[in-house]
Amino acid sequence: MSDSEFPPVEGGGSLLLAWQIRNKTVLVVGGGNVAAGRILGVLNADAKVTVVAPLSGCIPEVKYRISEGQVTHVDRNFLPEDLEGVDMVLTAVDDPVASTEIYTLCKQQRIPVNVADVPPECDFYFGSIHRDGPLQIMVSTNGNGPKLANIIRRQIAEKLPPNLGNAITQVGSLRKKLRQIAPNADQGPKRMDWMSRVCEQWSLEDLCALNEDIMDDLLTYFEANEVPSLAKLTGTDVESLGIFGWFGILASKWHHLVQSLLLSSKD
Ligand SMILES: C[C@@]1(CC(=O)O)C2=NC(=C\c3[nH]c(c(CCC(=O)O)c3CC(=O)O)Cc3[nH]c(c(CC(=O)O)c3CCC(=O)O)/C=C3\N/C(=C\2)[C@@H](CCC(=O)O)[C@]3(C)CC(=O)O)/[C@H]1CCC(=O)O
Ligand SMILES: NC(=O)c1ccc[n+]([C@@H]2O[C@H](COP(=O)([O-])OP(=O)(O)OC[C@H]3O[C@@H](n4cnc5c(N)ncnc54)[C@H](O)[C@@H]3O)[C@@H](O)[C@H]2O)c1
Repeated sequence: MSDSEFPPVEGGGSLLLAWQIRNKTVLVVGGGNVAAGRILGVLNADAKVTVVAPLSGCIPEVKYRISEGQVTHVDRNFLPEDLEGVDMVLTAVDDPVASTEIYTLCKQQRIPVNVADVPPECDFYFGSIHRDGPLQIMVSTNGNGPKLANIIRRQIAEKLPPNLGNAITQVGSLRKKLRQIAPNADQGPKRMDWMSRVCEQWSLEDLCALNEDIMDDLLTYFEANEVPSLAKLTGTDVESLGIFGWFGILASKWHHLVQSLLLSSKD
């Protein structure tokens, strides 16, 4: 067996995962700028967030989240009892002694912890994140250059189509509907193959155009294992248009033209 058959192991990276922290309890220690970023990050993942920090030291964004009830607030410095029932700890305090104490307690209690800007006291690092609806892209430089991670993330985001998040939402609905019409485990391979072909054959713009009616039409082709184009489904496919179809399109364009001429002559 040749060793070039398999991907080589490239150690020294991190395991990038999409952590399902929904409804789990996250403790954020600190109320400054860095804490505010951490709080938003975990709120975006639907976690239950407790912030421990003196209110007097909290920046307006953190005060706002407290006043809106988006987080539970404990108005004092950290105490060891704050770790009770907590699933994840994020500290962002300007006190290295307190940070190390919190880190040590978390290790004893096997709670995953990130101490902002102290890599040896992190079970996981934060990364630079692009968000568009269900799409999240994280850039990590594995501690080498956090500012560079920010720059790379923005360069990637600039190149993405503006409606990508929307296309992904539509694909999510289509997959749900497909599972409803083909729920059995033995239909899995056919379901996955058909879904992959829809994603490959339809452009992102096509996927954005999906609505309930078009999805229902599209799903009727699943049984025969076919993937029609959007144009075919909506009746604007040139090849599938008979003479009457062409006439319909011309008549509608003519109607629009006349209407816009009439409107512009009123101005
Ligand atoms: C990505 C981002 C996510 C976030 O924090 O949300 C993040 N840091 C961000 C910004 C940032 N941090 C720093 C600067 C100043 C410029 C510079 O140094 O580059 C800037 C730039 C700025 O503020 O614009 C200083 C800094 N950071 C760390 C150290 C300690 C050290 O290196 O030893 C020092 C030096 C302290 C010193 O020199 O004294 C350590 C970490 N920072 C990480 C994440 C983890 C590694 C991520 C990675 O490598 O990819 C890691 C290991 C642990 C962690 O904190 O999780 C966020 C950008 C988000 C965005 O805007 O998109
Ligand atoms: N990643 C970055 O961009 C970046 C930038 C600057 C600083 N930092 C580092 O991140 C950490 C936090 O930065 P910041 O700018 O948010 O700090 P900050 O000074 O604005 O805020 C610190 C917060 O921690 C609270 N605090 C202090 N001791 C506490 C304790 N024992 N218990 C609970 N709360 C306590 C303070 O009341 C305050 O709300 C620092 O270690 C700093 O060196 C990171």
